[in-house]
Amino acid sequence: MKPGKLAEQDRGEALIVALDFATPEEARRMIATLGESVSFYKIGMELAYGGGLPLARDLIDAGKKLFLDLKLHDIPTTVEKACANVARLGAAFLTVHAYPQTMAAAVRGASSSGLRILGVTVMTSYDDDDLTEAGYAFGVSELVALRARQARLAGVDGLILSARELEATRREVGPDFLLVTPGIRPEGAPAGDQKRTMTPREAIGAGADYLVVGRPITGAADPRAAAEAILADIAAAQGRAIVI
Ligand SMILES: O=C(O)c1cc(=O)[nH]c(=O)n1[C@@H]1O[C@H](COP(=O)(O)O)[C@@H](O)[C@H]1O
Repeated sequence: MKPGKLAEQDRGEALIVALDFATPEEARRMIATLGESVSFYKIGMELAYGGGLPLARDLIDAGKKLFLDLKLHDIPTTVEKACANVARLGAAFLTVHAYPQTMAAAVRGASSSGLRILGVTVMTSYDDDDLTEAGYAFGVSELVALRARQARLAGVDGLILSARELEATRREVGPDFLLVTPGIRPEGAPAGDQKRTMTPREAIGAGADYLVVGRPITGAADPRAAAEAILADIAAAQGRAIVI
């Protein structure tokens, strides 16, 4: 794990906005709408496969932090080399699936760079029944706990998990591991395909370092107001005054 989590983790950056758009043009319009309110963005597979990777460089050059959510999972050599290439882009975070071989290879690929590797534990769209259907012998909480132990052994920097597993996972991984939670839904927001959700306030209260939020912001009638409301909730949960 790379040192210095607390120094890097400027609390104003606890909100990561997911740029889940089909084209870079749509993503750029959203970034312009959100303006100074948002400093950390995620590019996932939809935008990356839609020609959005060059936007990663532009965001970094504009002083924003970038999370590349590519959820890598392949043989170790391929994962290691892919991570080394992503590290050269200057992204802050990269996701890989939290399988032991995959995480260990990603750590090797990102070594001697500032890229932090996050292991994806169990997708937030899954519940226990979905895991049974997929052939797992564990429920969500057991599988997240297993993957958290394996993530520590592999030396990754943090985990993607739902906010519901935060408290148990924090006990397992300690204070310096990055815990990043998607499946965030402000009070009254539709869950959509997310099954393990929590509000921003609850997630920060349960110990999340970062919240990943997409549709509740990008699908809102006023995305900037939606982002600012979530930032205010984060600040309230952290017990500090909001500075936007
Ligand atoms: O790795 C992720 O970011 C991720 C993991 C997970 O378990 N669940 C999950 O929703 N995500 C991502 O987080 C974002 C959530 O978006 P919304 O549901 O629109 O807020 C999407 O970009 C997902 O790809």
